Amino acid sequence: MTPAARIAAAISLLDTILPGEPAERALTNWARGHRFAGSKDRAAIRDHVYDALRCRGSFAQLGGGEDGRALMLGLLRAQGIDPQTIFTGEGYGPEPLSAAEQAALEAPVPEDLAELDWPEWLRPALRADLGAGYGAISEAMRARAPVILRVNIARTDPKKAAEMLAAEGIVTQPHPLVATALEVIEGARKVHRSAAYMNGLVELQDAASQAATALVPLAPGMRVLDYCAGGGGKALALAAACPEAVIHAHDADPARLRDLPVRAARAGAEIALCPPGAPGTGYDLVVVDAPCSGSGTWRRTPEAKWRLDPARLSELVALQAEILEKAADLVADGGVLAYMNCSFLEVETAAQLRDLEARGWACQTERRFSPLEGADGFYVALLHR
Ligand SMILES: C[S@@+](CC[C@H](N)C(=O)[O-])C[C@H]1O[C@@H](n2cnc3c(N)ncnc32)[C@H](O)[C@@H]1O
Repeated sequence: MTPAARIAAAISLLDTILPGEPAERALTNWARGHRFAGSKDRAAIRDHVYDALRCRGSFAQLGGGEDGRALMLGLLRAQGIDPQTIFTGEGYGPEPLSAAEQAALEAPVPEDLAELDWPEWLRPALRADLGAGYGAISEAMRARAPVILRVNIARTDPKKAAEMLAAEGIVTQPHPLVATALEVIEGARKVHRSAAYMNGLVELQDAASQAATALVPLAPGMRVLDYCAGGGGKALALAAACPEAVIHAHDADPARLRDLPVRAARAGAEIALCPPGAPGTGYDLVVVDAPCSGSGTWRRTPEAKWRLDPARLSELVALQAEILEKAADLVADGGVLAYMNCSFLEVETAAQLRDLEARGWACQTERRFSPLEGADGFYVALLHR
């Protein structure tokens, strides 16, 4: 496909995604209906679609509208490509520019482009909560997220894992944030079929999640509960860091735990699953990786950024408080409660500690991660009583 035909495909996809069709489903259906498109075409179209969702606000401004065509005009303008060279109507490319589109492309470029890529209602909170980092983090959140692997240090070490990956054409480099993390520089699409992945020597996990988990105190024999375990990312990282700890995984939604036994078997980890609502008690460590806005991971899930609204955020904040209240009671005397999530927002992170502090918990370690460190936005606090 020509570059213009790829842009035309992205336009038609965006025109189904923007009114509500999930991007992944739209892309899969598109690939099924366009068998002639090769893997490079599909990857390029996918990148256009995700770039447009990530930068929807600024591309709309640059392209003079909200639909797929305007967003692609905005993308080309942001990339310094003359839209006239793509919007020719030839070779399956998009139709030539209208006079109104031409005029929109001549409008001056606004100064605050990065800010436009946050939902408008959230900008004041993000400005306040990110403080001095607001501008740089806003800018960083417009780019694609890196692909990061966690080396399963119970089974191998980062150097050997990197060599094994390299032998299969997957080039990595150590991540500065945490020793277990490798950033994939080349060959990311091969990871799932690589021997290192299939044999449980590496897992996909962002560096901030790894670094946050690395802060959690662990020792052989400790009883540990991952209270909101979901797919098990944190439980698996804990098991890798200390295979002699006794790790339990719980989730209110048992369907979310479905993949965990397979992932644990692949990693050679032992993780006991608790029935929903029956997590047990008396743990030395309870990890609460709470459901949240996901604002720190919106580079990876840009649709979620535009779907969140104030009502949903309030629901999440209430749910986090309820979960923390329950989880705190599961910690044994002298134990640790680790609260974490992938939000930038104070209301979902540090502000959630106030009720616990009123109940005698003290925060001894608190750390925020951001894309300025090559990671997702993430928060962790360790509390003792
Ligand atoms: C951020 S996700 C967890 C991700 C997971 N820890 C990982 O690293 O892959 C939050 C999880 O909390 C679960 N959850 C939601 N409400 C809950 C509740 N009241 N009690 C326990 N878990 C809950 C959700 O089902 C979801 O799987």
